[in-house]
Amino acid sequence: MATHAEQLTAVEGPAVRLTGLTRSFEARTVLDGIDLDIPAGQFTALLGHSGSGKSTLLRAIAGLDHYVVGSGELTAPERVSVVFQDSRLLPWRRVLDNVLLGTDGKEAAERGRAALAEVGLAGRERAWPNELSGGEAQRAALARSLVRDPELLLADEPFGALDALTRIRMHVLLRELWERHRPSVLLVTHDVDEAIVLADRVLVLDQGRISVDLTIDRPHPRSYRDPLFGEYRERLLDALGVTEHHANQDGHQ
Ligand SMILES: Nc1ncnc2c1ncn2[C@@H]1O[C@H](COP(=O)(O)OP(=O)(O)OP(=O)(O)O)[C@@H](O)[C@H]1O
Repeated sequence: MATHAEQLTAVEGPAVRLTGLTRSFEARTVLDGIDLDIPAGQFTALLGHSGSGKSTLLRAIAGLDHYVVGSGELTAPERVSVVFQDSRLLPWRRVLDNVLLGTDGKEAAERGRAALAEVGLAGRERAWPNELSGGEAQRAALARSLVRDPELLLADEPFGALDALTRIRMHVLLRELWERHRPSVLLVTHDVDEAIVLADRVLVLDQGRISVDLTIDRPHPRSYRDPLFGEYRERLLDALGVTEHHANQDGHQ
């Protein structure tokens, strides 16, 4: 198999199209011929066991894996933003400067301020990253992604390190931002409930393939008390090989 620096091009139609996407690390094939379309503006979540290849898939779509051996075709929009589990703010730059990193133009600062206001950080423009809480830092990371007006937002466990209450607030915020800006979203998460509450489509990655492709056809904001919530949950936990008994013991999943 050859390495692949060739595959990222802008598309009409679906925001993301993967055809026979394969990625391997030494002898191990992590992604094994994935076919997937993500329509423009869709909010999709990706679940899978630890090590199933979720981040590998996300990095491939982000064009961050040129050193990885692989094949297949991949198309993605031009403007892609990525948010990770840690905010990756540069500690030596103030919050607004972090948000503006890599942008230029006269209106950039104005857009940066507006993005910070949108995520609830108005007034914190001149703060240093170490003065922010974990949730605030993730808000700043979201502002940094927004300021680029992404057609596609890739989020790799963005709330994984946050406490439960902050995580719920961040769910509300992310969904609001999506409603306002309508990028396509691919959210990688371990948390089945997070996937069901936020996404309109939930994928499960297993053995290098998409094993479940589930539409969550419920209005927003969603309630855990929705009778269908349990059905979606059960279906996804089954696909992940987790029983409800274990799920309750673990707190979630
Ligand atoms: N740079 C790399 N070099 C070698 N192996 C790698 C590399 N990156 C990932 N892998 C391997 O590929 C497999 C998939 O990793 P990946 O990080 O994509 O999984 P994941 O589903 O995101 O896991 P997690 O949920 O734990 O973050 C793992 O077995 C991992 O060890």
